[in-house]
Amino acid sequence: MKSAVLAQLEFPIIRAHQQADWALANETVLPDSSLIQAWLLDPDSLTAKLKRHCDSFEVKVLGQQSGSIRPDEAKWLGDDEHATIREVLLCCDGQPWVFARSVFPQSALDEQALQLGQLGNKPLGAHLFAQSDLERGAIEVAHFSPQSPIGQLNQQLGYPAQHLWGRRSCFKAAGQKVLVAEVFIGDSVPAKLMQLLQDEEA
Ligand SMILES: C=C(O[C@@H]1C=C(C(=O)O)C=C[C@H]1O)C(=O)O
Repeated sequence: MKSAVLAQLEFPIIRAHQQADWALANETVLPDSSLIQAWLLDPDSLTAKLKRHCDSFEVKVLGQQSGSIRPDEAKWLGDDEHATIREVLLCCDGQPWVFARSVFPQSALDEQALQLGQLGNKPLGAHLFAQSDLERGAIEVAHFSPQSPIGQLNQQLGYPAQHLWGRRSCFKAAGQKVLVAEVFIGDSVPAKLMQLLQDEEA
């Protein structure tokens, strides 16, 4: 991905006033594609899966700073209007595959066991899944149109306009909460997911 494209992206991609239709996976209509359903509901680390799939895995940090979060995010974190917002692109062999937005309160940022202030371009998942007391909460899913901020990001990255699906869950570890949302992006999401599946089965 060209650095000029990255420089044009405005952090945060998701603004506090922009709603998304997050709903618990077991209480809403899921996409027809069994491939997309499988990744949406997979409780394992997405970083670990992507790392197995490609020769070079990279986290491109779009930004990590304190800011206002959305009410539907605050409800997971104890209604703290302000939190740290981290938005990244997960890239496989130079191509962005996932847009991720994580939000966590000051107490999580201060928690020494999690080292969230020292993440830099190291994957958040590596820190979370290393916690022996890690719990992953119920998975929510949401649908993003080509006109949505994430749909527009997908096109800014040079991919065609398409509808995208994302998942979100609240991780608990070291007595703290981290809400992580991930959206698969790219030219053809099902094709990418099929590649991941075939690599996993290889
Ligand atoms: C939670 C995970 O961490 C991944 C890495 C992220 C980051 O570095 O900001 C964000 C979301 C995840 O895709 C995971 O690997 O499952």
